Amino acid sequence: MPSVETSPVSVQDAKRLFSGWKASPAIVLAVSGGPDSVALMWLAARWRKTLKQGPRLVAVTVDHGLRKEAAREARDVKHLAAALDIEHRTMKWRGDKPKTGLPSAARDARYRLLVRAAKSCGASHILTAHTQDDQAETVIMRLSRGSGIAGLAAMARQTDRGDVVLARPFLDVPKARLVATLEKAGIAFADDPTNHDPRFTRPRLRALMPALAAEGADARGLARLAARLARANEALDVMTDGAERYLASRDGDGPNAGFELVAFAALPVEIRVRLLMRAINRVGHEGPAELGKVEALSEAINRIGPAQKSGSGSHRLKQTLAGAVISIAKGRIHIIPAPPRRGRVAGLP
Ligand SMILES: Nc1ncnc2c1ncn2[C@@H]1O[C@H](COP(=O)(O)OP(=O)(O)OP(=O)(O)O)[C@@H](O)[C@H]1O
Repeated sequence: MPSVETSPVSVQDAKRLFSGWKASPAIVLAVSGGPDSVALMWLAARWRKTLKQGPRLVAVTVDHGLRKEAAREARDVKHLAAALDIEHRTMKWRGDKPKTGLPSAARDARYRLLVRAAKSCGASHILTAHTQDDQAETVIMRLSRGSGIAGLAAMARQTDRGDVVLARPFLDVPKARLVATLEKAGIAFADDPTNHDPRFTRPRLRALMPALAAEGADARGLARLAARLARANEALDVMTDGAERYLASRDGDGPNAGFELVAFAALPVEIRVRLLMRAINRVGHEGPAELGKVEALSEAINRIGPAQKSGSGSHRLKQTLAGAVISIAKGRIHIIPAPPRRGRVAGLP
């Protein structure tokens, strides 16, 4: 039977978790008012007090303007921040809200506002309180969407956001430990009802987690899988860099859109798919290409390869994907920007 660690986070644990930010000028703590991020603020404040010199801590709460309790929750965070002796800012998401895709639009707006707050106070990093449980849910969510290795690697420990780095120090910490930390300290926290709202995918998948854990697929194991896949993904990316350089060196005359077909076809399938994905995303203007579509394209190219070598069959291929045109001619795969679609030109209906 899997067991979840439930001990509060100790001073020593916190010292280790935050050690990377000792020399930062300032860090932003993203605090929604829920248990995980209130624990982040409390633990960071306690850690900061143990240092003679250390970063300025600025807690930031984003009010998405979607729930009437949000303003009060932001005020509660402000009061707690004041009691802990750290600065606090509330950032509001203004303007029209979309009817569909609201969670992802709210997330985009939240990160935009957090980055703005970080820049305005000279912070090098934004810390969020994503936990091991969040990481496990992300793995299951990506699995259900048919993601590849990069997607199943789930959330990165650090992500560059322009001049600011988004960091997730609690990815190995079970949520139960953060809740235990607050209970021990006697700190109150908010419960966001959208976290349990079955209209959204994440809460529906969250409800499945106890059953998966009972079968042995607990948060710890799923988060470990994500870490292993992140490692594999990093290695594959480095190999793709090498393959890109190798193909460019065969072209000789500097950067060239596309690849020599025979050299490309000799590479492992995973690397071919990644090369195509990169090239399409570089020139395409319709957002990142879908993995399944790039895999299908890779297979179509693969079928043409042997036909071209033997001189038999038709080796014509021309298709548009994510705003890029991919074609094969004279032994090369060409990948160029697609002309704008009719009706999508700026100013046209
Ligand atoms: N409104 C917000 N303002 C500031 N930071 C936020 C906000 N919402 C989320 N975050 C940050 O992103 C992390 C993950 O967000 P998510 O929505 O998964 O968490 P949550 O349900 O709000 O959990 P909690 O508040 O307990 O951390 C939070 O831990 C927090 O660091």
